[in-house]
Amino acid sequence: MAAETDFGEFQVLLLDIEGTVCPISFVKDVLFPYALDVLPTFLTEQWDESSFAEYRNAFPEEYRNDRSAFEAHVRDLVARDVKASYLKALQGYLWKKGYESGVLKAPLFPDVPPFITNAHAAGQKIMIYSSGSVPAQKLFFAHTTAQPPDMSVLISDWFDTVNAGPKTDVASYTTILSHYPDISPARWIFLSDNLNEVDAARQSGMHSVPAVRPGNAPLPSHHPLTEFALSEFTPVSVAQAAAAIASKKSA
Ligand SMILES: CSCCC(=O)C(=O)COP(=O)(O)O
Ligand SMILES: [Mg+2]
Repeated sequence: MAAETDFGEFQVLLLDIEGTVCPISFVKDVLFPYALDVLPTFLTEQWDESSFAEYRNAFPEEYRNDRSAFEAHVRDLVARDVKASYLKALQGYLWKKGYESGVLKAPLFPDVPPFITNAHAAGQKIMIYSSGSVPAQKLFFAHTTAQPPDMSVLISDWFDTVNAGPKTDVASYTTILSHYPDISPARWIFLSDNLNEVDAARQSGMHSVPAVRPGNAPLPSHHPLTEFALSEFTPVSVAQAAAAIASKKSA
């Protein structure tokens, strides 16, 4: 039996955010509405400011020069949960004050802070891969409900749809791996609630284990990895699930 702090063969723990380290409801019912609530004020105060130009100019041309069309487009993308990079960059900017003022705090599942802390202490690298922009990821982990709240200091790298690509593309995981040519893909493990992301990561050579958390939709019963889904992360549960998936593959 592996010791409680034994992360087995893994050198890198790559973590998804929504539905994996925090409830989906925090993103859908708190973060997204917060950004929409403050959007009109930002548009009134900053539309012509240089601080807003990088977000505004990343939008498609038809929305860039028309405030009402811009706002309507943001609301439509959020309603459809479209993971467009330009929307994610804007959301990160809109959330900043909320986190810094203490209005927003990222509610990590209770097993997540000890999991990250132990992995870091054991010498593993913790990295994040989320559709949320890298600045938004950094705000999220710097302002958590954990004690101490700033977990960002334990995270060694950050990936999003800009620097890696869409999370269901195998090429995105290959891109992430290419940043660390000295670490074999077999020493990486990706944890995510999205089975399409899990499948893509596995095709890149990484290990990957699905997460099923309170508030997530049940995973489809026909998927071969659903039976290995974890509802809680410990070094042992993650290492055992990865080993079970690997042995199933070679059976
Ligand atoms: C940085 S927290 C916001 C996450 C977000 O915007 C999102 O769309 C969730 O996507 P994930 O890839 O973390 O499931
Ligand atoms: Mg997710």
